[in-house]
Amino acid sequence: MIVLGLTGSIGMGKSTAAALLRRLGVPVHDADAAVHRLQARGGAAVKAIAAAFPDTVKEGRVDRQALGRVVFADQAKLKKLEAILHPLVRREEQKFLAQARARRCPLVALDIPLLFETHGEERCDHVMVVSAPRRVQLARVLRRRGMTRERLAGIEARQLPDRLKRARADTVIETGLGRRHSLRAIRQTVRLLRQRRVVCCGKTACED
Ligand SMILES: CC(C)(COP(=O)(O)OP(=O)(O)OC[C@H]1O[C@@H](n2cnc3c(N)ncnc32)[C@H](O)[C@@H]1O)[C@@H](O)C(=O)NCCC(=O)NCCS
Ligand SMILES: Nc1ncnc2c1ncn2[C@@H]1O[C@H](COP(=O)(O)OP(=O)(O)OP(=O)(O)O)[C@@H](O)[C@H]1O
Repeated sequence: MIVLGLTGSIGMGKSTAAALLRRLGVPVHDADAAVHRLQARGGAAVKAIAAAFPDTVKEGRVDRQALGRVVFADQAKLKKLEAILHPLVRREEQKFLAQARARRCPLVALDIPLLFETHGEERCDHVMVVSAPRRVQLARVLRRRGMTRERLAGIEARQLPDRLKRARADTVIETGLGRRHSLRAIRQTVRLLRQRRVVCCGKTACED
């Protein structure tokens, strides 16, 4: 089974690319969706988050806006939150991979916003990075509710910059040129991976 890692900086189009992968029949594990489930009412992380960050849990669920305001302004607090969440997310990912192996899926994808930051590339055979010009990224992100330049700066300070993600990618998908362009590029990568025409061990592309 080939494991494709999908990542990219904020607003670069990970969710959109993940939806395209699913349309192409590739099962995708979404780390961010796993975090949402863990933080929802009854979620496995709610108790620990309530204990560590008291004012951020309301009516049994995490208030993500409030938690974001706390952790994106303080590196130590973000680390504390990650220490609660990342092992739980990893466990869900392992379950997903085990199920996919049992179903003999030839290709699956892991959508992980912090793939490089958490050394997730070591668990992937091929890494796809979604990327767009800075002005496109800013336009997408700054129109979101509750997003400010300060909040964005706090988030970006904790992520590998886009140019380094691009440099470490096996494939870069440009998302600033329209959906059709991205879909074509993703479809091409999926085809090559399914045909095993791209060597899946780091940077060596060996299309024959
Ligand atoms: C702090 C939380 C509640 C804020 O939620 P909110 O809905 O306001 O923002 P959202 O999740 O959409 O994140 C906004 C941007 O910040 C980035 N981001 C999220 N967590 C982190 C992190 N730990 N380090 C760096 N960037 C992060 C996201 O990739 C995204 O680009 C949430 O981001 C969270 O629980 N983060 C910790 C879990 C985590 O590490 N998730 C990312 C990988 S699975
Ligand atoms: N390939 C694409 N072509 C055109 N527009 C796109 C493309 N991908 C994403 N977009 C647009 O960019 C915005 C952000 O996309 P998306 O939500 O997929 O980003 P993301 O990387 O998942 O964001 P985050 O890092 O915050 O989770 C959306 O408005 C979406 O319509």
